[in-house]
Amino acid sequence: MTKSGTCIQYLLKPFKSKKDGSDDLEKIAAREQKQFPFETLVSATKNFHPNHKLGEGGFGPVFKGKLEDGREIAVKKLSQSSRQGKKEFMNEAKLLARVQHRNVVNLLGYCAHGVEKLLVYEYVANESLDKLLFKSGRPDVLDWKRRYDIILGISRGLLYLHEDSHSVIIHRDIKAGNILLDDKWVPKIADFGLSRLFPEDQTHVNTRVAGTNGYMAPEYVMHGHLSAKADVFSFGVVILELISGQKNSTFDLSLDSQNLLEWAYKLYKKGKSLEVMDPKLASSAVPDQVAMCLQIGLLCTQLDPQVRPTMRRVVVMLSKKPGSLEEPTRPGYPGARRRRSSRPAASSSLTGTSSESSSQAFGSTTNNNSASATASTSTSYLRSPRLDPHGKRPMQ
Ligand SMILES: Nc1ncnc2c1ncn2[C@@H]1O[C@H](COP(=O)(O)OP(=O)(O)OP(=O)(O)O)[C@@H](O)[C@H]1O
Repeated sequence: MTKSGTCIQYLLKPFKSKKDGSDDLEKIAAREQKQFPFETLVSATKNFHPNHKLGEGGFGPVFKGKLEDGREIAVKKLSQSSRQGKKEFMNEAKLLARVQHRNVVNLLGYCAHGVEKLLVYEYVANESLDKLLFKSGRPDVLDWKRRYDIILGISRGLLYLHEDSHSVIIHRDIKAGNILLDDKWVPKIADFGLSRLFPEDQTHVNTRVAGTNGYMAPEYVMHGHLSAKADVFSFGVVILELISGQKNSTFDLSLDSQNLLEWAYKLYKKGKSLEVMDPKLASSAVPDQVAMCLQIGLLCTQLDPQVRPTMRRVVVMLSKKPGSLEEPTRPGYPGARRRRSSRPAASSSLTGTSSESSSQAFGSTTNNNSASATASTSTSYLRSPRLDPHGKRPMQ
């Protein structure tokens, strides 16, 4: 229903059903504030019945539900390890519920009931991108046009989070698993802002940071330096995964490179960009577009955050016809070394990295040594101030 339609219904409804209208006015106020009564969610999910469980992520189980008005919802029951108070939770959730974009999973509302804290999202019908790309028995579903539209959609959603919503929102966990696809294959970014709901829960945050191996920007892994450019890096990894059909964290080492980024960069430098392409795309690919997206993916995953494009620039690059783009410098990956000549002077003040420390610290986060990755990431994450390029308070 349109916003104006909803408003008219709100205005008319109290006078229809109640003598003094007080009950309905309370309900209206609650809906405006996006608070859901617990009983509504109990009945929508048939008392959180196991048959309604969609899955369980790092923040708790997710249930499918149906509201009385017919809307399908996904209810995330937040893990009770969060020690955030009820009032803070409500304030944060209220802010997050104002984030509305076609390419972001809409948070319809929230509910705090005793120790339970729940988030109510729009239900997104198709699977998450990682299931379709890496696990599905339906490989043909994602032809090139769909993959290109997914890249474009995610870039618009991220631009909105970074620049156009009411606060700067750094997602911090962009990965194929956090991209949901609706019934028309429109991509929607899930799980934005969740770490704000777990501010004191250090163990939980650490687990999640370690869990996103393969997508994290090197300056974030090593020093906890979080900026919008860390999201740009993760987005670049998703682009390369969409083009190649390969998952960065389980990269096929027989390809003579230690990860997807290095492999793609090497082929790009040899002028063989199209060899990166997923063979399943052979019949649907538009070669110039594939090459352009590969170059954008490499620009986004550059080691130096300063030279990575902003999401605004990415959206502009993607919306243009394939043409000349900047030359990407080396990507940031375990063991990557920055050449002094390719590094603008300003970058060192932002990241504080040197090529040696980069190589060492990031190298410890490969899959076979995730324990040390957890330790180094978690302490730096907790220590580091989170800077905001726009002077607004970042939401993660
Ligand atoms: N709005 C939604 N609509 C439909 N399905 C959803 C929605 N939100 C989550 N899901 C599904 O619920 C399951 C759990 O999701 P959740 O985001 O909590 O964890 P995850 O993505 O599996 O893991 P992680 O917490 O590490 O990101 C996933 O299968 C996801 O696809």
